[in-house]
Amino acid sequence: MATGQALGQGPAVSNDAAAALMQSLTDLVLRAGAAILAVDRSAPVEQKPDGSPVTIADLAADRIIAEGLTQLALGIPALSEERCALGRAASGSFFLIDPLDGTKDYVAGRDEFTVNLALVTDGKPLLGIVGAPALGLVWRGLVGHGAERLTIGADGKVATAAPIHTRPMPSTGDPWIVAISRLHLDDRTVAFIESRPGAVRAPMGSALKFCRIAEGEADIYPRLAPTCEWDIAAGAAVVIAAGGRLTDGSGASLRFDEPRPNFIVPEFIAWGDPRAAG
Ligand SMILES: Nc1ncnc2c1ncn2[C@@H]1O[C@H](COP(=O)(O)O)[C@@H](OP(=O)(O)O)[C@H]1O
Ligand SMILES: [Mg+2]
Repeated sequence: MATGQALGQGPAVSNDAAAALMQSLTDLVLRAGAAILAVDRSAPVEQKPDGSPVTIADLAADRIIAEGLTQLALGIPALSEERCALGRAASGSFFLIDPLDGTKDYVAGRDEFTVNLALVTDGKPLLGIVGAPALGLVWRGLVGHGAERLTIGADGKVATAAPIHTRPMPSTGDPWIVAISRLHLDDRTVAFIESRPGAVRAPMGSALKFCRIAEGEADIYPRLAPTCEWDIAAGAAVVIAAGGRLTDGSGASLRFDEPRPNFIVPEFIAWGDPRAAG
């Protein structure tokens, strides 16, 4: 079966029901992150059919989240990068998971990799959790309820939690901080950046780019090149919950219920200040 298919219907999870799930889902992201850190990074790297790398850390994190969701017995379908042949729900709610985003950065020995867990309801990101285990940080948000940044202690538990918000777009002439991919920067995105006078590039791996926007450390993350839905849904939810927006290249809100071959999103822009998106 081709991937990218919509299968069945998930229950529509409400905002309040999602809020009640936040801590259990955060615990899963923390456990998946701990499993990634426990793996020997020098273990062999396999290539998937699309040429992207997969390691035993990706698979260990994926298993923890899959088993954890099964134990929570929520009856909500889940689509993960590592099990994407299963398709996603056509309507209602579903989880969208990247157990290890930034695998190439991880393999290269950098700390800029994340565990991404999103809950999408009726095509819109509702809840997102992005864990950066090597940095000891988690960002999480629930649209309509706000977003926060957690620090994780040496015991693996949440040490501090602070609310976060995107920042207003820079005044004319002031620099824009532009989050960009460290390893996948493309010509169209470069042209977009260069069309904005005063743009300062901030390269980083994985969904961290969304998190820096959500906490007001960056202004925009343009990606006019393909990524997959699981790379962006959790980060998008955090950005939107923190006051920002996620659009396609023409300014329309990006949805997660459109038929997309192999779940590929051709382009998107994450904006800290929705007024900047026009
Ligand atoms: N041509 C392409 N098509 C689909 N996804 C792509 C892609 N090039 C890069 N990606 C995605 O971009 C992610 C890395 O983004 P970044 O460079 O910003 O860290 C990868 O996530 P994984 O590491 O989970 O495979 C991969 O899924
Ligand atoms: Mg990814």
